[in-house]
Amino acid sequence: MRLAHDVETVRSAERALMARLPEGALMQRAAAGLATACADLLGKVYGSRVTLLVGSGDNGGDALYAGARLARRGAGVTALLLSPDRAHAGGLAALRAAGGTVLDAQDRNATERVGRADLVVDGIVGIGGKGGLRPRAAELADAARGTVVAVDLPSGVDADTGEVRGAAVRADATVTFGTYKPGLLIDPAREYAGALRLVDIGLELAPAETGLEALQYADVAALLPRPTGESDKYRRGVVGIVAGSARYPGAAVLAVAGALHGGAGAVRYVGPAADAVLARFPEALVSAGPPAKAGRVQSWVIGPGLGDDPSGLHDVLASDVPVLIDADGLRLADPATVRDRAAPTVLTPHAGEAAALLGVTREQVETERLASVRELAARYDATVLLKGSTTLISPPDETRPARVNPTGSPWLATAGSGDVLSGLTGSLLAAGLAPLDAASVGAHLHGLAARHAADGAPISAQDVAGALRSAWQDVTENLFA
Ligand SMILES: NC(=O)C1=CN([C@@H]2O[C@H](COP(=O)(O)OP(=O)(O)OC[C@H]3O[C@@H](n4cnc5c(N)ncnc54)[C@H](OP(=O)(O)O)[C@@H]3O)[C@@H](O)[C@H]2O)[C@@H](O)CC1
Ligand SMILES: Nc1ncnc2c1ncn2[C@@H]1O[C@H](COP(=O)(O)OP(=O)(O)O)[C@@H](O)[C@H]1O
Ligand SMILES: [K+]
Repeated sequence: MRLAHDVETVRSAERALMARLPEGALMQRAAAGLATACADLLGKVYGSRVTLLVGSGDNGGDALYAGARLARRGAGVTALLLSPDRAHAGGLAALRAAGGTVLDAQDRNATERVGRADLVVDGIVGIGGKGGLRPRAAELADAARGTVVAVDLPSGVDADTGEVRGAAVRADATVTFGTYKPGLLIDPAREYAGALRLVDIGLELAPAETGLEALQYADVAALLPRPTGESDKYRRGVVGIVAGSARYPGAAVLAVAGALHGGAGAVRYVGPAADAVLARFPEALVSAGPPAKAGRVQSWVIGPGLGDDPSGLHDVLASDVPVLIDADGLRLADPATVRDRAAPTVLTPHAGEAAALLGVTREQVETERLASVRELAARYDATVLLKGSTTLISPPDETRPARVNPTGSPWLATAGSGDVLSGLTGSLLAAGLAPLDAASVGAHLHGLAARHAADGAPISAQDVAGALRSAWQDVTENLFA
């Protein structure tokens, strides 16, 4: 599991560790890891040009000490000080002793030093940052033409939420210390961070304290349902799909396609698109409805392509099995009825749907993704999966960590791919996964399937469904990687 911790937790772990170590030891560990990453990015250190953007805090200190290490290996290093009176004194002395140059960031040569650097190191602010970059820092960051490496975080992004409220550094890579910060994994900040590298500086952080987690291959592989000798199709779980309409029969087909690859033993389709579903998937069990008469299921998925027909919703929400609500179902479902359910509910809105449910604008959801998913989970007392470039999943209990899915691909932004995800996740629920696990495993496989299918070229939602098998194989094959 990849863990991200919020700033308060990082600060207290830092205090505990610092109390046991000689002064400055932690910063030396950070700077050593940073210098190694910079050297890897440069390829050849000797003769390279490195410019450090140095703010007033310890983030600038890390940059200065790393700069000193690179200067000792033959790089030409210039530090540009944004707050010359408050720059880290020990770091400055080390850089000067190693032969580096120090300039005031207001110096008329400063912009040019950034522009011709092979590597620009962003040590403007780290976890002590508030709001966007100030004007001079923003100007200098904009002038970078070489590789940009951010120290701990791209300066200007919010470490805890991933919000970007003003100008921020756009990094090719971020070298972060001790643990990931939530903002490195959540959009929009995630887009600013580039490739991530974690440097172990010895911080001790318990998983329970975490604010955010991301499943990795081994976690997903361990959660995937696996049939045994005792399995039969009913024991593996039956997922019921209430989707599609005369106008949108395709949504039903795509949701069933996803469900057939999620590990349930059978897929029951209820609704007006039975002919279309059977034509494509003769293995589906179909009925015209209502859901209560369709036979026993272990989970329901309701919503894709439903249009304005709320008729199935009552039966589904009254059932005692997990229910996943997507698309039109989100608009039609009454929040109080969802909250009062005894069995778990999973909601899977995209940003526009989440905005409508919260009564805010789509832009607000997109800027405050973590707060939005948390708020919806609390309002509906449900597990909520907020779709987007990085999908977020919040359990109903806000004291438990949220999850983020890193496997997505922009090729997934294609009509109907969300229907595949709801069928898939519903199937994982029927197979017995807990709601948070079903949603995060579903998002992981779905994103991976898109990557397998796309391979650099456009894909359709059917292609995503078709690649779910290879995504599943990929995850299980990598179990011991
Ligand atoms: N935690 C750990 O274990 C370790 C942490 N380490 C490192 O320390 C870093 C944290 O250092 P830190 O606490 O000194 O804060 P930091 O981020 O440098 O900012 C400081 C000052 O910046 C200013 N400022 C604020 N916003 C701003 C803005 N938008 N634009 C411009 N300036 C802005 C503000 O001062 P102001 O100018 O407002 O008075 C604030 O006081 C951490 O990220 C990591 O790199 C490692 O060395 C070792 C282990
Ligand atoms: N830029 C992006 N990068 C990665 N994944 C994306 C991006 N945009 C959308 N997605 C994913 O594509 C899917 C689209 O679902 P949705 O919006 O419900 O579409 P539809 O309703 O047409 O099926 C979701 O899984 C979402 O997370
Ligand atoms: K930084």
